[in-house]
Amino acid sequence: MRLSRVEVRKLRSLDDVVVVPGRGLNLFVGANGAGKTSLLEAVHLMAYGRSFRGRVRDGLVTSDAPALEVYVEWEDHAQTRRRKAGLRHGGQTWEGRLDGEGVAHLGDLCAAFAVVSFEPGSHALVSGGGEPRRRYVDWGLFHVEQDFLPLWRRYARALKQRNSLLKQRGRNEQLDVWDHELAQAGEPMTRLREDYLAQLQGPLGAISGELAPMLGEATLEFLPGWRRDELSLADALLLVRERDLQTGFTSVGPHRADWRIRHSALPRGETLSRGQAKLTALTCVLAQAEHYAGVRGEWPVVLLDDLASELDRSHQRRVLERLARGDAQVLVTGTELPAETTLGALEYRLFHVEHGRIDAA
Ligand SMILES: Nc1ncnc2c1ncn2[C@@H]1O[C@H](COP(=O)(O)OP(=O)(O)OP(=O)(O)O)[C@@H](O)[C@H]1O
Repeated sequence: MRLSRVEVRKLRSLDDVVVVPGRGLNLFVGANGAGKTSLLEAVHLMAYGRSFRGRVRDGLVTSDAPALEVYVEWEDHAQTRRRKAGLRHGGQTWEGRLDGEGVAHLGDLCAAFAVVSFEPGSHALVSGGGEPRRRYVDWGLFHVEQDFLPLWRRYARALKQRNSLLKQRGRNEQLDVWDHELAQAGEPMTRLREDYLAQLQGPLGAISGELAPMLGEATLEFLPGWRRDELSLADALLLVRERDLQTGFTSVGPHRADWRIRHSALPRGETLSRGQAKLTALTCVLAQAEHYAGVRGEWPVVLLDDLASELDRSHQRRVLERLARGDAQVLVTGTELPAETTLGALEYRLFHVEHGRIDAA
């Protein structure tokens, strides 16, 4: 997947910019507050329906403007054609177009255009709560496994129903119906998640060996959200029903699933340093992108925000070289042009970002 044009209007300090990225490495350089991250947020928004810094209504639209607009064109290798998508988003309401047609769900844009992002908040993938880790797995499955989304929707709907019944102290027969539905969707959904993490293990081990050899072997461990080795999901739900009726929410199931990484050189219980957590998070992001490329035959667009503040030069170089070997399109921001020692022989397109303007060098 290669972006050939990005237009952004009224997104934070970006009033009206047009960027024509190169096929490989693209560097966006400018002072603090110049608008570099805002450009990456615009691209991320098209692929996720939100920024990595929050939802559109959390300040993404330029103050006093009614709505932001993002338009992207990209080459889709799988479909051997040029594609285009536009989004106008006012925080509450939005309108989207894909290849000239209106879209009914933001998810339609997200399904068409794939992006992975690494930014200063990404370490939450390793050190934060379970939510970003679930979203990570589900994003991957959403793109590589077509059976996943219907199961996920079915599960989410049943969970909502069960929770509202619990709050109303519904009858057991009604709860039986939703427990059955949760189990019918939740069991296969969990098998897909488990299988996906097993598939990520290969690329993750290879990237971790290159970026963080001092941590030893990296192994992914899946936590399904209930004691799956002992109980079916239906039994687990029945077992906690009384307690759930008291608290008013469903305490076990795939909505509580999680995963973690074990490093062989790190004794159990020892936590990663902040720098190691960032490297591990980046390893996860790159592993997901590589796996996507293996299945779909092309890379997602890779966004790396403020890479130099996140990684030392030698790690930056290893990351950029690995992405160049994969022929990925990469958009990197920074306050300065990376050092010669970082860039080596890599070819790149340079953009200067200043006061919300973006100009090719
Ligand atoms: N809703 C908004 N309306 C107008 N301007 C905004 C809005 N939100 C943020 N800004 C401004 O947009 C600018 C864009 O910041 P952005 O985070 O993109 O900069 P950056 O170049 O990535 O900076 P840094 O290097 O500090 O991360 C900031 O100056 C900020 O004050």
